[in-house]
Amino acid sequence: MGGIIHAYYDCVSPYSYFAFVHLQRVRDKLASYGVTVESHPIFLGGIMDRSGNTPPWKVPAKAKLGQLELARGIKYWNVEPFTQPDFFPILTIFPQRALTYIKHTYPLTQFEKILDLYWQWFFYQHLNISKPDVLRQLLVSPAAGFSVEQADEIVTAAMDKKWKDALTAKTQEAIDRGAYGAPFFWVVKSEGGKVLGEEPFFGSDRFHQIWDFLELQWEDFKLLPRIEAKL
Ligand SMILES: N[C@@H](CCC(=O)N[C@@H](CS)C(=O)NCC(=O)O)C(=O)O
Repeated sequence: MGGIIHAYYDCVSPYSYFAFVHLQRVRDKLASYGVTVESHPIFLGGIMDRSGNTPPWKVPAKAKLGQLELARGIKYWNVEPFTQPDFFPILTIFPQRALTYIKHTYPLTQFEKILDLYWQWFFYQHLNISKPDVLRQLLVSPAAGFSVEQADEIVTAAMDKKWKDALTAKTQEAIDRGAYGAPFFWVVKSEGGKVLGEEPFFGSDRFHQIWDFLELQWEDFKLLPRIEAKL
């Protein structure tokens, strides 16, 4: 049994980061089962609009419980000191278009490094990567490793209709597959190159169900034996 996990992410989404981190951590294990992971940049604002959903931070009850769930998520995924900046949320259409261009132009490892850096800059350093000058700084930072010329080319491409349309098409693909938020996954189960089934999943809290669907052995948490009181 094998398969592919298509992971749809937007850098404004903390839960997308949790999912990304987890899939990076278990990637080798997944590969040993013949399961690969492909990340796709999408525009969450477009998903919200076109699926008829409302951003959770605009629904008072979701915004309230959301703060608690976010804090729990940060602890559970062990990603401290991840925090939401005061200027959250940002309009991510520009960085997500740039990412779309990077994915199609540079090696996938470079694309994933930049995706990770988006979250590092936004949620750890509280830098507004929706601003082209900040994005340019990110691209030429030593961790990203692009030259000034490459950063210019990426920022120019992010304003180009071709990459705008490519991001729109990828966002629409996610909607057509059932997305109403992020992270969203389209999981394909296969054996010997034959597709046995495909299903959508929503959220960084659905991995146990993805593993079940892929018929993988999983161990998410263990209930430990009761600690007897020492007399
Ligand atoms: N329970 C999910 C929540 C994910 C979530 O709230 N995602 C936000 C974006 S960061 C979203 O798209 N929400 C849409 C919705 O909840 O309807 C998880 O743990 O990952």
